[in-house]
Amino acid sequence: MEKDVYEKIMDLARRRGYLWSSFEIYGGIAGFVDYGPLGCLLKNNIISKFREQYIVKEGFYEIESPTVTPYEVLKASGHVDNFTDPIVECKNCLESFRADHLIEEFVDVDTEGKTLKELDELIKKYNVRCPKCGGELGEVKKFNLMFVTSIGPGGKRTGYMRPETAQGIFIQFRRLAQFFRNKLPFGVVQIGKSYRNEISPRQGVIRLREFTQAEIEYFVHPEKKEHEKFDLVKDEVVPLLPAERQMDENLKEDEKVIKISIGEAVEKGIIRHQTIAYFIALTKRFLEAIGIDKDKIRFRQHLPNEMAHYAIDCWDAEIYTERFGWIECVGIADRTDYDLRSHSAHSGVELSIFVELDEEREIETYEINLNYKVVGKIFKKDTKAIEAYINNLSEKEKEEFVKNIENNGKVIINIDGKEFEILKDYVEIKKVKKVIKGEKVIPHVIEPSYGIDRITYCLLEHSYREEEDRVYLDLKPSIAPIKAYVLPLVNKDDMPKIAKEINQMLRESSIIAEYDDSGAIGRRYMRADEIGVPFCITVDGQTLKDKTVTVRERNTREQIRVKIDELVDYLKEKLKE
Ligand SMILES: Nc1ncnc2c1ncn2[C@@H]1O[C@H](COP(=O)(O)OP(=O)(O)OP(=O)(O)O)[C@@H](O)[C@H]1O
Repeated sequence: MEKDVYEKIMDLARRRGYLWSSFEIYGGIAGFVDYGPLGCLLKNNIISKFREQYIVKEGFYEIESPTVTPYEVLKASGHVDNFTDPIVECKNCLESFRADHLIEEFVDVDTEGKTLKELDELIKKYNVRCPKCGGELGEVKKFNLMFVTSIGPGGKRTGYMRPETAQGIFIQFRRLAQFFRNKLPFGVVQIGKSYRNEISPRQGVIRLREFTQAEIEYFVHPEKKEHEKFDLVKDEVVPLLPAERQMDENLKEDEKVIKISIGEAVEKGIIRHQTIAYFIALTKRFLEAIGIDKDKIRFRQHLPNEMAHYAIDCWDAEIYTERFGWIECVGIADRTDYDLRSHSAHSGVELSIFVELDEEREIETYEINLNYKVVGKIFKKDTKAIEAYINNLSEKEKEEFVKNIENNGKVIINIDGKEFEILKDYVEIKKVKKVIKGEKVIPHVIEPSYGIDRITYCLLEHSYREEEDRVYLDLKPSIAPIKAYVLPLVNKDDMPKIAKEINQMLRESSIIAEYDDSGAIGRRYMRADEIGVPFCITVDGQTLKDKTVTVRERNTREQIRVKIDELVDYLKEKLKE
C-alpha cells in the first residue's frame, strides 16, 4: 500500500532531523516528540514570526512564568475540578481510551458536549468494543488531564505542570496593569511548554502530552470591545463556519462554510465583536505569512455545548490535513472576566484596574464595609474573599447590592460556585458624594491561543512536493531552517576552499548556511531540496576566473550568476520573502 502524506512527511522528518520520537532507545512513549536540529530551527522561525506580529507590530509584551504551578492557582482556575476528558477502559486488555473519540471512530455520531452517562449509553447502543482486542468496555469515567507533582521534599505541597500558559499571565495581573500604566486595552504574550496527560495520543505530533503554546491575553474594558485598528482588517475575507450553519441539517457539509469580510461578519452579528474579529484576521494573516495553504484554513465557531464554561464566543482556526482532516490549531476565545474574578475570589486580592476618566466627575456612591465583628465568626477564612468581592463591585453592581439589602434584608453572592448570604447587619453602608477621577474595572480577556506543534506539522505537510525526480519542501525562504547550501562543483583546485570561505561569510552575516562536498552535484541539490533549502550556491570553474558563483533557486531550479561580493545582499533581500 502506498504511504499517505503523513507517513511520507514523518519519514522525511525522522531521516533528516526535523522530528524524532522521544525516548526512542528505551522504546518511546506516545505523546512526546523531539525536535531535531532542523525541527528546532523551523519551530523557532515560526515563533519569531509570531513575535514579529504580536510583540513588534501589535505592541504586546511577553512574560515567562514557571511551568510548575501550585495547586491553589489551578484550583482557582477550575482546572483541578473541570479539566477532564472521558475515559473508558477495556475490561479484557485493560487499555484505556478517550471515550468520545472512540465512539466517533466507531460510529458516525457527534459526541460533543455529551455527559458521561450519555457516552455510556452510546457505547452500549452501538456495541462499541475495544479497538485493540475487541473486548468489552467498562464504565465511562472522568480523567483529569493534568500531570501532578509535588513541590519541595516531603510532598507537602501539591503542584501541577501547567495545562496552559494563560494562568501565569492572569495571576500577575496586578503587576502587569501597573506596567501598562493602568491603561486598557493591553496585550500580554506567553510562549512555552504546556502539559496535558492525554488519554491515548495516537495522532503523532497533533496530540502531544507536552507541547508548545503561544498565547495572548488581551485585556479590554468589558464595555469596549471595538478595536482601534479594525479598519485595517475589515475587508479581509475569511472562511467562516458559524455555529448556526454547522447545526443546519438542510445544508450539505461543503455548503456550511461562508466566505465573508471580517467587517460584514461583525455587522451581521456572526462574530460577536470587533476584537475577536480582529484576531481572526490577524491569525489568518499569520498562518498565510508562514506558508500555510490559504485554501486549507477555516474558522469554526464553537457550538454552544462545546464552549468552555467561561467563554462567551470562541472560534478555532482549523487547518486541513490529509490524514486527520480539519484540526484545531488556534483557539480564539472571549474568556470574559472569569479568570480574574476567580483568582481574586480565591486569593483575596483585588484584581481590577483603575481606569481614569477624561475629566473628574462628582457622583453619589455607596461605601460598603464588612462588619468584621459579626462576619469574621460566620465566614471565617472566606471573609477575605467576600471582602475582595465587595471591593471589586462596580458602581452599578454596588447600587444593585444596596437595593437588594434594603428591599430583601439580604443579598446572596456567588463566589466561584459557592454561595454566601449577606444579611443587612453584616455590612455598614454609607451613601457618600465623591469626586471621582476614574472607575474600577475588571477587564475582560480575549485570548488567541496558538498550538505551535500542530502548526509546524501542518506547515511541513502543506510544503511537501513530489516531482518525478525529487521530493522537496516548498518552505518560504524566511521560514526555511537552512537558507543556503554552499557547494564546490568538484573537489579540486581552489573550489572547496572558496566554498568554505563563502559559507563562513554567510554565517557571519547571520545567514544559516551549510557546506556540502560529498557526492555528485545533482545529488547534493536533491539533498538540499528535500529539507527545503531555498538556495544552493555553487563554486565552479568560472568562480576562479571572475569571482562569481551560481545561485540555484529550489522551486524553479533556475540558476543565475551573482558576484561573491554581492551575495550577502542578494540573499538577504530574497530571505525577506
Ligand atoms: N495535546 C495537544 N497537543 C498539541 N497541541 C495541543 C494539544 N492540546 C491543545 N493544543 C494546542 O493548543 C491550542 C489551544 O489549546 P486549547 O485548550 O484551546 O485546545 P483544546 O480545545 O483543548 O484542543 P483539543 O480539543 O484538540 O484537545 C490548540 O488550538 C492546539 O493547537
